Amino acid sequence: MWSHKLAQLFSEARRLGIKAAKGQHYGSARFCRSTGIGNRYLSMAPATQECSWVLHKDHFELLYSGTCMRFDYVWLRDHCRSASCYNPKTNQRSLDTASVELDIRPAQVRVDETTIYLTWPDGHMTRYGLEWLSQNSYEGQKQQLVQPRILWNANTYKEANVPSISYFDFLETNEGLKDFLKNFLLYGIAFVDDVPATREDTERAAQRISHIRETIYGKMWDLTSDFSRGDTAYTKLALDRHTDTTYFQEPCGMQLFHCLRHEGTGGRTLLVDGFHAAEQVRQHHLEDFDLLCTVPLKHEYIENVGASHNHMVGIGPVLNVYPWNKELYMIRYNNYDRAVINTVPHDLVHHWYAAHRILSNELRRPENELWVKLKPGKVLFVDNWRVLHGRESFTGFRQLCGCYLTRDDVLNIARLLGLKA
Ligand SMILES: C[N+](C)(C)CCCC[C@H](N)C(=O)O
Ligand SMILES: O=C(O)CCC(=O)C(=O)O
Ligand SMILES: [Fe+2]
Repeated sequence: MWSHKLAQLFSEARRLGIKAAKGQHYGSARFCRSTGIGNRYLSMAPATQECSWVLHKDHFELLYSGTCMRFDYVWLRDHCRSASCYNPKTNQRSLDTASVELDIRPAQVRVDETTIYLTWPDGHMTRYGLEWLSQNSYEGQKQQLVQPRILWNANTYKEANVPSISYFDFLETNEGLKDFLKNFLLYGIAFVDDVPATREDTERAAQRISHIRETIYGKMWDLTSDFSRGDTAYTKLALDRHTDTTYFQEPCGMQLFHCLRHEGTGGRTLLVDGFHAAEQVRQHHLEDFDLLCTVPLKHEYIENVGASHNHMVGIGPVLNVYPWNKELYMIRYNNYDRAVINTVPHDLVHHWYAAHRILSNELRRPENELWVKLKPGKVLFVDNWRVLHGRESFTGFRQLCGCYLTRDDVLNIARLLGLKA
């Protein structure tokens, strides 16, 4: 579509006898007034690294590296990186955006090989690297993933032979931590081996990543089948696949599981890639996918056991996608903790149940189920925004410990180590 439009503009320009004018000064206002359109390409060379631009009435159009990008004029003023507008020491804006005229337009535009120079009506000059602009344009971002991932089922995960990291490498080397985080970000699960089977060492493993998220379960939690807390997790019953803390406005981003002891049978852990299932729904049932992205749900945790009194409510759809590129970033799926649906009319509710069924069927495909028996020494890290966990019923004494981390804090260290997150 773009190339068609571009071809039209080129031929229109040729007809009007407009010549390539890279680097030439044009008063945009004068240019627009004289033509009455303000819609002329000022450089006509079609080579990809060439850059051409148009001052439209309400936006700036830039063709660079084969991509057509459109920028709002207030945006162009707002993102000025000059010393008076932006503090590079703190990476913070000093410009008062609310003081920018909403109908601002540059008085002058100049482009050289690498940079675009905009002079505003008050004389202030803004320069942008063309690379920076194309990196930060909406059009550029739309084509990019925020976080590249490898979606899996039981076989593809096993075939990938993702290595566990040893406790030593994980604690003592940055490469170890980085490799671990790389796998965690790609697959949504990762393992650390040779961790002493203590609560303290599990805590130390968590803190190697970031600080622990303290919740109603404390910092480190302990799990035995003593029903010390009002939740099915604290029994010997099987737990179907789910994500945790769906009843928080922001569900926890990472969860650690360390099985410190189990003398008995059963109790295997189930892991399912929620995004793999959701992508299947997107591919084959787009309307259902969209419904799961938009219908708001409540999850809740009501507890009155012993000294624990809690009533948590979290609101949000099952599937969460970024609005600009539709990339999935969070699944909230817990049929135990889903609260009364009372904010959705009956006909929509019925559609939602059908969509939920389609997703549940995908999540339940046996080939999507990765079963592992957690052993003392092996700590499992789960991306609770992506991978569902569950467990088989069990007999005997079984003791787990673990904790939650906030997703922001996990991504923070990943970025600091140079990973795309
Ligand atoms: C993990 N830990 C044992 C502390 C809590 C279990 C909470 C279980 C709750 N139904 C949920 O899914 O969030
Ligand atoms: O017992 C288990 O293996 C997991 C229980 C559970 O789902 C949880 O603690 O979040
Ligand atoms: Fe859970």
